[in-house]
Amino acid sequence: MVRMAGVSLKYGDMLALEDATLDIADGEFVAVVGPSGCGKSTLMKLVTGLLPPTGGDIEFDRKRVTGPVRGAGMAFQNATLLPWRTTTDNVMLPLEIVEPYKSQSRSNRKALEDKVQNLLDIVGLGDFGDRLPWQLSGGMQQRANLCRAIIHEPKLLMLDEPFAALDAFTKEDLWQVLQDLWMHQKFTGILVTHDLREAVYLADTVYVMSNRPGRILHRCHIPLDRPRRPETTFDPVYTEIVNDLRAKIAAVRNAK
Ligand SMILES: Nc1ncnc2c1ncn2[C@@H]1O[C@H](COP(=O)(O)OP(=O)(O)OP(=O)(O)O)[C@@H](O)[C@H]1O
Repeated sequence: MVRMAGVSLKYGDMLALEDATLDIADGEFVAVVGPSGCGKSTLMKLVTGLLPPTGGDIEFDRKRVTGPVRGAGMAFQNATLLPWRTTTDNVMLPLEIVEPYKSQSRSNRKALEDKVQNLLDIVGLGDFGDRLPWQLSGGMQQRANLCRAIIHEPKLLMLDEPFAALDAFTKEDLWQVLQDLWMHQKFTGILVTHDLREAVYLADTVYVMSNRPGRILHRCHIPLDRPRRPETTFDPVYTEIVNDLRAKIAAVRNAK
């Protein structure tokens, strides 16, 4: 679904990303971890075509990326829900903009509302569709934000530290929510995170990046069964992988 071959990116004279090569299969969920400023967000912008690479090639869904790609959903640290719209209407937004839903949004509003309600039910917001964002907790806002990012069934979901602002308990609830959504829709996922426990819990594959200029140093397959559950975090395989990644990142941070 995503292929990067020898991709580099310079901001002016500064090399931010160097020779990044990766292959992400359809329906695979990957996490990208690395020290601050190593180019994780830059990598996301390259995959979605928001930035052109300085060198190398990028393909999404077997087509060369030459500009902003269609078919990608995005979620960031701040939920950025529109404050004047209810939960249902916030989640509905992409359906009013993206085809083929856009043309149905007037004539077949009821079917689209049912689609939104179905997703809200999955994330536990079934009874909160008529609330405004300020009436929701931070965790509930991020649930709605995830629904909005995937309601139009994008092939690719890009997540840039979506849970970084949440407390530890809420965050782990949201891991579950995200996994449920992924198992329901089977989109390809790319998650940028600083949280190694989160990366190992959610991903099929974790990529470790170097200090700037960012290079991909390690590719780590996560052999834990799905669905993963809170007790997975006590599985010795899980803790061993988290500790191994922690050691790798420490080595990267100490390297010149
Ligand atoms: N538009 C830009 N112009 C110039 N330099 C930039 C720009 N965007 C990012 N950079 C620099 O490129 C490097 C990589 O930035 P990027 O945001 O991709 O890193 P990151 O790994 O996502 O960082 P963090 O983990 O702190 O969020 C950083 O040194 C950053 O300062």
